[in-house]
Amino acid sequence: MDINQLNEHFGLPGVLVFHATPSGLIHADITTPHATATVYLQGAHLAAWQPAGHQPVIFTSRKTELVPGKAIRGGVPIAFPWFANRHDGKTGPSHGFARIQDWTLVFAALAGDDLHLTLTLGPNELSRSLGFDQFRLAYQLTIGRTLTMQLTVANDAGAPLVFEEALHTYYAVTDIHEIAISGLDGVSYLDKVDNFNKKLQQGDITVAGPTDRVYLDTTATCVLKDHAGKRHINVAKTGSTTTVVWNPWEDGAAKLADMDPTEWHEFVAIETVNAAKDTITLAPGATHTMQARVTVETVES
Ligand SMILES: O=P(O)(O)OC[C@H]1O[C@@H](O)[C@H](O)[C@@H](O)[C@@H]1O
Repeated sequence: MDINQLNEHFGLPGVLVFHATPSGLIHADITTPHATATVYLQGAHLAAWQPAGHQPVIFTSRKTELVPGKAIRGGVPIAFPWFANRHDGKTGPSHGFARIQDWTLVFAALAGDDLHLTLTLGPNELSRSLGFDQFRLAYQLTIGRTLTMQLTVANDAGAPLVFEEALHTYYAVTDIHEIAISGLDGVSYLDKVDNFNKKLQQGDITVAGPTDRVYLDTTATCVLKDHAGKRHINVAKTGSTTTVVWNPWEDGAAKLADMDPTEWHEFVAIETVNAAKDTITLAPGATHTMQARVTVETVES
């Protein structure tokens, strides 16, 4: 559907309006009674969410290139069917193909004060060229005072579907030096900045250098204590047993052409994932659902 058709079929005056970037990327601009948000059809990519009375919760880089076929830097990229680099000996784009494909909007409605959107992705030329031709994805977003992101994978093949997945959420923070993340105390992680060595988390996570950690076997809710504890962002999840925490720090950010050199101060990624030893093997005809649920609270001192 083009923009006119999207606005005609799904538009809700004052609540859901579709626009396009000069390069042709279509995005839904959303205003509910309790939040604003932006969702691009490419990648089903949530690029902004701000509940009323709060600062923006989702970070998107000022330098992201909004062009077809290029992953948006920030927001919530959906990684599928692999996380980070492909590791079956074949080549393919970082974090898979789902985040650089156009998804189809199939449902939009205001239910109470929340906007519900459903986008779908099936096999296409790119996915087939990478060996994935019998799957379907459905992404259900509920946008309001709470943000719910739910990804369902269906295996239409006669053989098992092996995949990794992530809701690679970039959270906006006041300053990376002032954050702490609780919920992963006692959880083992692979330290990607130390040759994937397996380590044990002790206490809260603070970020004081390049951080790229794959926490395994955890279904825990994480609390991102932002602005020296004045704001809490709660990230609860189901259907996910991996949590990734990532910040590239100064040197890593300098290597990212689509990130301003100072922006690494302004976000931390807490990702709802199934990867590494938590990779999913889905039986023929089966489905798998992973959900992240985000709430924000201001903490009185
Ligand atoms: O630059 P990309 O492909 O968006 O990936 C960003 C980062 O995503 C994180 O989830 C990975 O753990 C990192 O290793 C990776 O660098």
